[in-house]
Amino acid sequence: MRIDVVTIFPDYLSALDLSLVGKARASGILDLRVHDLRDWTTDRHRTVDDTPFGGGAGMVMRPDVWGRAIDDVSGRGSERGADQGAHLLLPTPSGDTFTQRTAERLAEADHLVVACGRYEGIDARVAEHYRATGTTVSELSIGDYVLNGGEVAALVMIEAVARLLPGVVGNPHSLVEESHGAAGLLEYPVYTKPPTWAEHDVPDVLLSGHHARIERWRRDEALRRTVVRRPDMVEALDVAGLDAHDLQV
Ligand SMILES: Nc1c(O)cccc1[N+](=O)[O-]
Repeated sequence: MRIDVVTIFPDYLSALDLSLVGKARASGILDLRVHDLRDWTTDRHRTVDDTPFGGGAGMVMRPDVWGRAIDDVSGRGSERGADQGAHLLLPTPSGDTFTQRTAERLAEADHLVVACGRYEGIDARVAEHYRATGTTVSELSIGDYVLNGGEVAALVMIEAVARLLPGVVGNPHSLVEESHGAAGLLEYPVYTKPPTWAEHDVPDVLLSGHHARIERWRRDEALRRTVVRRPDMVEALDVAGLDAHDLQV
């Protein structure tokens, strides 16, 4: 997979040089490129924004600068023809909610272009133009709070997507059991040594060596947590996959 990120703060994305995403880049599983939007400006002040039509506070990011940047990184307008396969992601508080299901869908793409807005946002014609000319455009929100720009959201989305790529996470089975994973539940509580800490003991079943009982306990705890903390997730559960014991939780 190739991911191009365009931002006025490229250093913000340096965290993607670390850990699993960094290793995926080094191994070639992920071709991640970070670009400075100002490289597509044409004036000596390298201007990327202007005042909003209709008035109001703040500044809006110019469509012409973004257009040149997105065309370049997505291969549109080049000799090799438009890379219609590039999926344009626009992190925005007004977007559709980014979830694990969104990450799974995006992990199937060959090429993502992430446009990180700042100020009051990117001129709305950018999304409109690329939708109208055959590019898949997703305006996505990581949550209902105010950030200073799209870079933090880009980090979240890219990590959530990259870790789903084959070969990135050591034990693919863990992708099933983790919160919001394929099981559709929150993760069960985890414990390690020492067996007693600050007068708190590890649940006996986890020390029993009885794998069927351990598995059942973990599933019960995952279900219990989900029912208590995220009743909204319970509604989406495949209840057909639950047995009478599960429903006693
Ligand atoms: N919430 C927010 C924002 O305030 C600015 C850019 C992106 C997001 N978001 O993706 O959630």
